[in-house]
Amino acid sequence: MARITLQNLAHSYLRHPRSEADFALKQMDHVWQDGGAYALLGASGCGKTTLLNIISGLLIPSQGKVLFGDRDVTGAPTAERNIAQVFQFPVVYDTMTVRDNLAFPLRNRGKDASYIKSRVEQIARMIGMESILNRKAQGLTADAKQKISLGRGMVREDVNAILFDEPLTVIDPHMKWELRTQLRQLHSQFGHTMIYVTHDQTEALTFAQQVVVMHEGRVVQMGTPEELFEKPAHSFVGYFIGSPGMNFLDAEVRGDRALLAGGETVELGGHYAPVAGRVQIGIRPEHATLVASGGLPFAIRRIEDVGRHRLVRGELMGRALNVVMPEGVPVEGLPRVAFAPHKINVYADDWRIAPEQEGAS
Ligand SMILES: Nc1ncnc2c1ncn2[C@@H]1O[C@H](COP(=O)(O)OP(=O)(O)OP(=O)(O)O)[C@@H](O)[C@H]1O
Repeated sequence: MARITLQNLAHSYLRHPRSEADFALKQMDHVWQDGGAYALLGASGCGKTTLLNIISGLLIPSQGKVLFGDRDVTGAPTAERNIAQVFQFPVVYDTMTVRDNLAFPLRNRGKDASYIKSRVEQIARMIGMESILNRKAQGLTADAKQKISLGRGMVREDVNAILFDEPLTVIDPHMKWELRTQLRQLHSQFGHTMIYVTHDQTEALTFAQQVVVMHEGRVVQMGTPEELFEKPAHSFVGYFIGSPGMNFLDAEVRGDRALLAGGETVELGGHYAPVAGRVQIGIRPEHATLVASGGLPFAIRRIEDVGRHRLVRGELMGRALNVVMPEGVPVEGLPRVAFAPHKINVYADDWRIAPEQEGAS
């Protein structure tokens, strides 16, 4: 296993890129710690697969280095990198049995028969296939075949990393949860470095210890699910994580107050140095509440019942704002909205600004 370092990395699919816009991956430095379980999350086209292919060696970056531990592997072919990969669609040998498919990577590396037998049986148990080990893969459902691909990706214990590229796309929805849980178990049992690419926030947040969020070819934040929720480093993280995402309001920040465009004042949880650029405050719908008095004027437009809470969509001085209210609390007729000051984040040109005393205890 190895720490994976991306040094001064950038990639353009064009031979002669002219501007930053020509780069699918903008210049970045990033470290994937040995044994970490990471999700690489972002919207379609943000560069996730490009980044994964650079790590696996399917693609040579146009700039920068890839290090496995201290070894520079930037130009090394995939076969030399000692990694396992699981793709979006199953890659199985139809004419082989499930057992032989799972054993393939181990036989290739000359492992002995008794080790192969016990390891294959262990993996088969984890993916729920021990009863069909001797069946040919041909004729199995896409779902079952993808489970074989997952199993084969995890069968080797000596890999530097396991890379998953949207591995659960073809899996039945109710199986997804189970397989993700099994992947997590495998991670805690064997400690492999795992990088799991997805555009689905639920998948990312339930799989990973650290979620790496990409936007337009950049890593905009790496953090725990809680950090992404509480302190999104970029407005994209605010929008993308959460359902619905964060509310943003244009503001002018003065010390521990934000002045909204309509002239209303919002109390902030910290004191801010003068902030330049396009300044906004970001408030999660979960950190806003409807009240009878105080706060700011709010007009309810629609109330949606979403299980354990209600989502109230409305307007604050002409701007759309979403509020999450607990089940059982009457909201109809509440004319104002209040925000929890310590939960408000401040952004300048989309990047989060920390209050002066943040981190000081
Ligand atoms: N082989 C290629 N040649 C030229 N451009 C490419 C190639 N592969 C990807 N791109 C472009 O690079 C950018 C990043 O694509 P990439 O596939 O890495 O994104 P992604 O986040 O994995 O998206 P998706 O989830 O849709 O697979 C996109 O603008 C895409 O059009």
